[in-house]
Amino acid sequence: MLEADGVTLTYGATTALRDVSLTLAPGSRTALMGQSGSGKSSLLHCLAGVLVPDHGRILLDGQDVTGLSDRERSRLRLERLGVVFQFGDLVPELTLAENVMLPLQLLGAGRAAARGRALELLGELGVADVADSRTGAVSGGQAQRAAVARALVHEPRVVLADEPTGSLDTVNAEAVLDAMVALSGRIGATLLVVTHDNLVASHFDDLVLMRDGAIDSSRTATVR
Ligand SMILES: Nc1ncnc2c1ncn2[C@@H]1O[C@H](COP(=O)(O)OP(=O)(O)OP(=O)(O)O)[C@@H](O)[C@H]1O
Repeated sequence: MLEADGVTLTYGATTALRDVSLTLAPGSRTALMGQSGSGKSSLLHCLAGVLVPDHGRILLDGQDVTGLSDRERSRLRLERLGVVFQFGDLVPELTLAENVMLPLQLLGAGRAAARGRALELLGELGVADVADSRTGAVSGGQAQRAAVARALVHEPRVVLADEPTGSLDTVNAEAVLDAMVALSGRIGATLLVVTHDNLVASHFDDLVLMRDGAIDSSRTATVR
């Protein structure tokens, strides 16, 4: 379970999050929506342990991660979270397969085992044929599929995605989203996706709406 408990975050004079509390149940699928500047990315970065709130706690399986050192939070992220960003954020010097192998290797897997698992997952996502290409030599849709594979390859408890299909055309966006939902479901991961797109949001069970740095509870609902 991942939980934000009374989280406030400021950037200088700007208050991005005001006393936000949100609980993501194990295996739940949630779309986080709201106007530009409402605080969606800030909340996702706090939940991911990338940003530390000024006040409040982030609890991962009951453990408060806000008191941990940067190093401890990075380790926790590596072990238990998978994160996807709008532009994939892959390492350009590496091939798609090498990018997907990274989390496994950082967690101690050998090269051959990591490559085998990466190729399997890239195959399921329909990009095995470009597994040995660098990120600059493939399409945006292919790179984003590899980014999804990298976020899921180590079977994390939680997958967090910030506009993961925002840079893709409709066909690619649907395919990437379907794959992310299906693969997360298969490993029982909790999924939270930030999106502007109502079509994207329709793939999720719960909808959380943000406004002015707070959760708009009147428009937050279980939609399925
Ligand atoms: N690095 C930063 N420095 C200063 N202010 C920031 C920074 N990042 C975000 N903000 C401000 O914090 C508020 C929330 O921003 P955030 O990016 O979380 O919103 P968002 O809902 O994700 O927006 P978008 O949909 O445009 O990505 C906004 O007022 C934004 O201008």
